[in-house]
Order: sequence, then C-alpha cells, then structure tokens
Amino acid sequence: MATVVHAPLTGRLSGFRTNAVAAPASSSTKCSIVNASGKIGFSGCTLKSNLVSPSLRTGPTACSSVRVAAMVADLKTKSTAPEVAASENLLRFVKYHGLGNDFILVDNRKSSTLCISPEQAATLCDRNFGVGGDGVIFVLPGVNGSDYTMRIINSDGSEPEMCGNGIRCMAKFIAELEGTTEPRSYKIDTLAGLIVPELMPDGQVCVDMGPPILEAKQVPTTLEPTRDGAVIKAPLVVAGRSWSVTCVSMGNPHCVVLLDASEDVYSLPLAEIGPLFEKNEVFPARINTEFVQVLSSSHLRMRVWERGAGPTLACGTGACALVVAAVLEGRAERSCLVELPGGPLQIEWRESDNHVYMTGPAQIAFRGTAYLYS
Ligand SMILES: N[C@@H](CCC[C@H](N)C(=O)O)C(=O)O
Repeated sequence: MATVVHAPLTGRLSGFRTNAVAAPASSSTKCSIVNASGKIGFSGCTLKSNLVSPSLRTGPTACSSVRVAAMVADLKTKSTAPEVAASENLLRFVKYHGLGNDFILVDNRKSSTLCISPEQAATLCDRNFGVGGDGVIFVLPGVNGSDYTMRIINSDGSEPEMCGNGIRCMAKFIAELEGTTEPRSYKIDTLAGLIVPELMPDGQVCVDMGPPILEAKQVPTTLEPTRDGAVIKAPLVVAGRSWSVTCVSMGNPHCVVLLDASEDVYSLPLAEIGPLFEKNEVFPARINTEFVQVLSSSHLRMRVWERGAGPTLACGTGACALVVAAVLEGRAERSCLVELPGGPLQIEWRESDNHVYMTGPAQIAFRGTAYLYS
C-alpha cells in the first residue's frame, strides 16, 4: 500500500518550488512522491527534497539511497523557540518569504560568529539537495546601540550587504523569537548600515531603507558618470544590445534598465542576459540587475537577476533602486507601486529625508531541522 504522508506545498510559480515528498512509514511501505503540481508522480523512492516528517526518517526504509542533505522540515512542529541546535550537526530554522523571495532564518543570537559556514549555507539553499532558498539570514546580537545584527548569505555562498525582502522576514522572525505580536520597530545593523523595519498593524512591514548611494565609485561601477558623479542613463552594451542603465546602491549594488514602455519585460531572455550583467567587468563587486517596464508614472513592473542568486521572484533593494532610477530619469514619481513576479511592493523615495521606504509582506512558510554536512 502506498502511503502519501505530506501534501505538497505548492505555489503559484511551481517552477521555483521544491517538490513535496512522501516518505515510507516502514520498510514494507512504498512511498509516493507528490510533485509540485500536486500529482502523485511515481512509487518507489528517490527522496528529492525536504518535507519528510522526522518521525518517519529513522529505521530501515526504501529511501536509504537518499542523496539529499537530508533536510527535515516538520510541518507539525509547534516549537516557539526556534533556536539553533548546534549539537549533532543539526540546525533549526524557520523558512520565510517576502513575495516568493525565500529565506532560511537562523537564530544566531548567542554569538557574533555565524553558526554555519557559507558553504553550508549554500547547500541549505539548494532546491534539490537542501531546504531551498534564495539565501540564509542570521539574527545576531546588536552592536553600537542596534537591537540586532543581520547577516545574509546568498544561495551561491557569497555575502551581500543587505536584503530588503529578507529584512522584512527577519523583523517577523524576531517578533516570533521575542514572543510579541505588538506593532513595533527594530534597529538592525547590517553591512549596509542601520536599517529600521517596522511591523505594521495590518501585518505588513514598512522598512526605512536609508538613502540611496549614487556616486559611481561607491555603487561600485567603473562606468563613466553622466551627472554629478552618478551613472544615469548611461549606454552599456551587453549581449550585443546597447542598454540604457542607471546605477544605484541601496547598500548593495544595482543596475537598473528602464525599458521603452512598449517593451514587455517578460519577453527578455533573463537567464541569458542576467549573468552577463552580473559578471560584467564594469561592476567590480558584481551586480543585481532590474529590468523595468514603466506602466505609468506610479506603476512599474520589474524582473530581476540577482547577484549570487539568479532570477528571484522579488528583490526589495532592487525595487527601491529602480524607483530612485526612474525618478532620476524623469520617468516616475517618488511614490510607486512596483510589480514584481511574486507580487507588489509600495516604494517611496521621500524628499524630506532622502530615505527610501519599502512596504510589503513577509510570511512564514514552515519550520524545520536540517542536517549539516561540511
Ligand atoms: N533579494 C534581496 C537582495 C539579496 C542580496 C543580493 N542578491 C545581492 O547580492 O546584493 C532583496 O530583497 O533586496
């Protein structure tokens, strides 16, 4: 008898989702695999992902050939204290996402040193061999008067300075760790400076992302500045096409490409051009690239190729950067709805303080315990 243990966690964009897996209850029980579209794919057992109940992972099973880094995400776990279990190579985590930009959140409050290596983080992010995620986010003790410190490792193991969707997720995670449901804000130290997310009464998170950085050398880019030290509407040839680019740092570097209104952003071959921007020699620290369709002066549609993570469903710092770029190019107002593949963000580049404010959701997906392999 085949036993389906877990229903799949499916999403609107199943191509970005891990497959849900059914595990055998005993060696004599066959397991069925439910694919991301919700269909039972086949019997037998090649364990492919992470949704296996811990109660079912011991003892002889038909899944002994498990190649995966044996991630265990227990949807039934009720724990309210998702602290790192450093013993026995186990790591407790909570998976969150902001508009489908997904992160493995780790409670690292007991130390200022990351509890796992960048390589381990990259393995955890693998959608076939790990939990799956665009990055791992660590909550560390605060420094210099901040409440907490955020560190993030991209899915390729590199460390960026900041993450907009990630910091909304982190604010929700901290509230969970602190056991509070009250609206409040946190001062978070990041490699991009102090960032302040605020939990709103409606469940959204509004983040003061600080001021944009436009000075070419600080972005950084070696492109020739076109206006007051900034790179605005500069020509850049990539993949045989001359693009008009504006470079903005929100702590991390962004290259914004505002398209003609008539060009459908979804017609671009993102997987082909994204890496060519990311690794272009004019961006010495590599770059995140946003391709933008200006639907109106307050409604922008974007797709992103992220440095160290590839095509993601949303990029918070990218949405902030493109509103700044669109204002500088005279294509948009200071307050815009930015439509990303995973949903909308409201972005405002406030004239009074020169800070960019981002408002959007952050949601828990599941909690789990992962085996760590060095
Ligand atoms: N998705 C993030 C940005 C994460 C960091 C980025 N990949 C980089 O390397 O700069 C966001 O929401 O801002």
